[in-house]
Amino acid sequence: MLIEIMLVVLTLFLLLYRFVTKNFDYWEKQGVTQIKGHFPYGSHKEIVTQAKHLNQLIQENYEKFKGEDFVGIFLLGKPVLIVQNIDMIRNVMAKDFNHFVDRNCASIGQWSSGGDLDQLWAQGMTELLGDEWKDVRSAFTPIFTSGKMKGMLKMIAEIGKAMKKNFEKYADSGQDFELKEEFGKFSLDSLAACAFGLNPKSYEEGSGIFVRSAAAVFEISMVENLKVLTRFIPGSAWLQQKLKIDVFKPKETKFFRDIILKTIQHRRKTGERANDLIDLMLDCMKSSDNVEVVENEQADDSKLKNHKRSKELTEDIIVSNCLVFLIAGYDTTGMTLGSVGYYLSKYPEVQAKLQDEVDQAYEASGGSLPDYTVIQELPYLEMCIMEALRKITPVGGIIRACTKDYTFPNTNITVKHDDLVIIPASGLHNDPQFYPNPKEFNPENFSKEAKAGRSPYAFQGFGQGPRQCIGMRFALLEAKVALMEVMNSFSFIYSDKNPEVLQIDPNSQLGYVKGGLYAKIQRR
Ligand code: HEM
Repeated sequence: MLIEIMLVVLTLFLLLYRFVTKNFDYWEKQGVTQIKGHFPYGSHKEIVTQAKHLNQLIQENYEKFKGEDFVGIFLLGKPVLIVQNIDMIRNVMAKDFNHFVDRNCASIGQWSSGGDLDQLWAQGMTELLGDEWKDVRSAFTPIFTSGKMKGMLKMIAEIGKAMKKNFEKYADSGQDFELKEEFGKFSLDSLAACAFGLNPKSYEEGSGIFVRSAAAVFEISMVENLKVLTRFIPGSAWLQQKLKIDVFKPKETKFFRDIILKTIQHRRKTGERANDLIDLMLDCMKSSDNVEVVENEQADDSKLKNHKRSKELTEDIIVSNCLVFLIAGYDTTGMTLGSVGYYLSKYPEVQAKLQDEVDQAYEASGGSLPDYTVIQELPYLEMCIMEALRKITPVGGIIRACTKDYTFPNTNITVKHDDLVIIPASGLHNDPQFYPNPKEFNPENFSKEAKAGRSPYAFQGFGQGPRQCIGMRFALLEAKVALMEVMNSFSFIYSDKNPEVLQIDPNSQLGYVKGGLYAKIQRR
């Protein structure tokens, strides 16, 4: 019996070995420089062991292979092409978007392969594939137009007041504080207010389970990382679906799902409206209109053209997307505000220039927070946010899955249906060809002239093309309100608690700085 068991184990091992290693010459065969794959982790053991963050690896590869248009790697056994040439990046993200519609490959790695809770994530916009994604994206895009954002400004401004009070406490005590932690409270409360009419009151002492659950989603242990990565092993996704195994944060997912469902049911029963994202999504669900051309005020490349909705939206889709908005928007915005705070404390001349712009806007509106249009027209404010996103980029590698075989123009390089492509955001953001002196924090990198002088694809803070961040306008509005409120009353002071050299924390999902970023604050 023992021999039979050993034989089965050996056969399974050999099969796994074959599955993982069979493509290890995939890129070489096409004449692409590749980073050698090793069983079982592929090209980068560090991703599996969490010794290095993906953002850092992508930047290191970009610098090491500068001048190469493409670099091939393997994630476990999966061939992944890093596209470094800026024109080819535009092809993938916009021009030939129809070949790269998805962010996940259909055969493996999908959340939908787990239990019911994983399947909720599968219906979120970040994970959806093909026409299903187009249906949901086109239905929900109108939620983020300026008209709707104007309506949300009031809710965000309310949370801004609580944030200011909290900073007064730090101004009185002169204590250092961790910037992302404090701004994360603002980000979470504004999202919770705008998404489902709740106020988790993160600024109050001993804040509750809502705040803890949101934070827990971003604390990924090595075991959890491995569980997610197993989806890249052929056959594993199928097995997890059969056994209904939820691998991604089941406890927290259930917590948020129940809140959203309760809110939907309450709104339906009472007819109450908060004009938050839940209401706007429920409106979209009722509307049977097909969306022909999606209203989108961003660049032409980002438009999802001529898509007709093929399927009705279900309650599950609303729950999934509320969940996704909360998770996609919480840490990203908190982290970005934290980075801006850090750099303002480090570069007092930039802070003084920003304060001048903000002061003038407050003065013109009689001392109170200016209205939506004025906020949107403050150039230096947006330049500071974009530069902070360039320096500390939450999503350092933007992923696309090939949905239709594609040969890059004027090359013999073909990516096949289901191959993955990475756009090296963290590499592009540190390339002196696009950003002179990239190590410096210099908001002038985002002046009108500087932007006009380089390809828009050199900035990937929110991604690009029809699949770029749908919440960008909302995130920018939140960040602008928070910074205006702080800059109008306080100045950030550099804290000695900051590390001398910033390093990406490999355990942080979004590549935040190891040890955190600190500042003190003083009244002006
Ligand atoms: C500073 C804050 C934020 C940053 C840096 C950020 C960044 C990104 C990036 C890089 C992507 C991938 C884009 C691509 O693949 O081309 C993305 C996608 C997405 N983001 Fe954001 N994001 C932020 C805030 C938000 C907010 C506030 C929301 C929701 C209210 C949101 C919702 C989403 C969704 C749903 C997607 C997937 C879009 C799709 O697949 O169609 N994000 N974000």
